[in-house]
Amino acid sequence: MKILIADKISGSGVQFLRDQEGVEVVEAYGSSQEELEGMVADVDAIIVRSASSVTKAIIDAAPKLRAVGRAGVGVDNIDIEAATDRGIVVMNTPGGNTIATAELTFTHLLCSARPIPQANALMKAGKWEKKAFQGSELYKKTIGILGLGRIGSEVAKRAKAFGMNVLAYDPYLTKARAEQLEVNKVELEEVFEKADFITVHMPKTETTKNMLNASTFAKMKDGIRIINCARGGLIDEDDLAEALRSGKVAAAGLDVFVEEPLSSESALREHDRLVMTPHLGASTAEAQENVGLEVAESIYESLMGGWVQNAINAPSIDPKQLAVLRPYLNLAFKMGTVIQQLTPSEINHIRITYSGNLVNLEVKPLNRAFQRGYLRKITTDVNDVNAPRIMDRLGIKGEIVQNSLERDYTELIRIEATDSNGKSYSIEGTLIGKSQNPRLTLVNERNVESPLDEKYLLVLENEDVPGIVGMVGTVLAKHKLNISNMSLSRNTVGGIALNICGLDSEPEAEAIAEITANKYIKGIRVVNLNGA
Ligand SMILES: NC(=O)c1ccc[n+]([C@@H]2O[C@H](COP(=O)([O-])OP(=O)(O)OC[C@H]3O[C@@H](n4cnc5c(N)ncnc54)[C@H](O)[C@@H]3O)[C@@H](O)[C@H]2O)c1
Ligand SMILES: O=C(O)[C@H](O)COP(=O)(O)O
Repeated sequence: MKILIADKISGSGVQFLRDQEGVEVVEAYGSSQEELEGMVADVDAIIVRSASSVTKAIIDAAPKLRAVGRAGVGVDNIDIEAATDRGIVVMNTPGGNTIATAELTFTHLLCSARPIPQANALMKAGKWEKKAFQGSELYKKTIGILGLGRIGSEVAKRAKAFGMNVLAYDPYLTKARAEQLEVNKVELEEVFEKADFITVHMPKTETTKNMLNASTFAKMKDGIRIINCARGGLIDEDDLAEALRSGKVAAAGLDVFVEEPLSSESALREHDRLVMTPHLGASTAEAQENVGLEVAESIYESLMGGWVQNAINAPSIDPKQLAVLRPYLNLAFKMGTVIQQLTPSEINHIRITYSGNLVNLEVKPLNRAFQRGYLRKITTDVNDVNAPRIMDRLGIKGEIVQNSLERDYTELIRIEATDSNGKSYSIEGTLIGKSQNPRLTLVNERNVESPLDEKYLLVLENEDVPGIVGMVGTVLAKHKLNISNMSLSRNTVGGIALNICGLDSEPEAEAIAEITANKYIKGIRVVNLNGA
């Protein structure tokens, strides 16, 4: 396995990877994007911080790529769309640099109130300026925090320790969490109106891009102080420069920029009351130790087929959850493969209903397992990452229902697939016994008892007349096909019956033709469960 580390991570992270058998590590710090593109032809994983980008061009140049790890939080330098399409898992290490970034934010906040960098510069220049550097206290001032996630919450705690009044704007912040953090959850306009300091801690999205700009500065108090240690582009840089010039913004602190590294020509460099750091939020020994080791471990684990911690484009299942879910994942996967092989190719809607005990489980991973099973005979290279994409691309709409109604089984998965003519097909399955063996319990509204750990299932629909079982048994025996299990079912005497035979080997075309030739046979399908 070859792992390319494009941006420098902690030595212990690199060493961890080097210590793993069969892992080749390539450190390519400081390489240009073009150089990286030329290095990825045979890599299985790439690790980055924020300096290098994992673009579509890089992904396209890396046919073996299976995982991308971000030693840090922001993944805006990774083309998640392109990775997801290819089934490449993208993971980050949230949390490892939270304190470091919250502390840097507070450093900027203090520097915006007390011009320490500017005073220091004059001291170094041999001067003793006192009058020019009168500051302002944080105590009893109002701070508006936009984005109350990991970092925003830590900033809030520190602001409260400084005796500040904290206003929080975050549309996704629950009332309970705001109460727990002892912050006032308010609307954005109230932050603009009342804050003396504003600090941003959101991801950069279509909604948050340029959230602070000339028109929002106009709504703020004169002399507002602004901090951005989140992402360049949350604040319009030209508008900030203008607001600093006019004095509307008394001081600002920026750790992040629209273009990084910041151009040496940037007009931002001209402002005395703007303190800038070169994206240092996560740059503490402690944070780098945390994220470097964590990303190395996660990447290795994922390449070894283990639990993917903090996957951005796939559900993460922790080992405890996985132990509980494993038999259900197997059942969902097998049901996916069964329904796909029992239905026509043009399916445009699939409803999955989880009943009984399954109502209390996290079913997202089960959906993915079902989709993987469904797609395994339609497309290659399907995995938990790209399965939903491929279903979308096939035009198959999904619907998930969790239903606590009492059923005959303590847990049941029901699949209903509808084809382009509006015809529906259904199967149900459950786990049986202590060993939790997967079993099909219903096919097209007929009860069956068919184990899903067979190699092949021969699924027959026939008129309910005597002699069918004998005929099928004779033909199969003639072709040396061993029956491992047989389930017979009918809803009405003399109606259409269902006959499912578990087979140890694949029935050849001749055997199928012989069975089909019987006038009472109305439908025949072979379900290949091998590898499922
Ligand atoms: N400067 C650095 O070196 C550095 C280090 C770590 C993280 N970061 C950046 O800091 C930011 C926050 O990181 P985090 O770990 O706290 O992330 P997080 O996901 O824990 O928090 C982000 C918060 O933003 C909120 N949010 C989303 N959309 C919003 C909107 N429209 N308005 C207001 N709030 C919104 C979310 O609800 C969430 O609570 C990210 O942009 C991350 O990339 C920078
Ligand atoms: O999103 C992050 O984790 C920070 O922006 C840190 O970026 P860095 O790892 O390049 O310092």
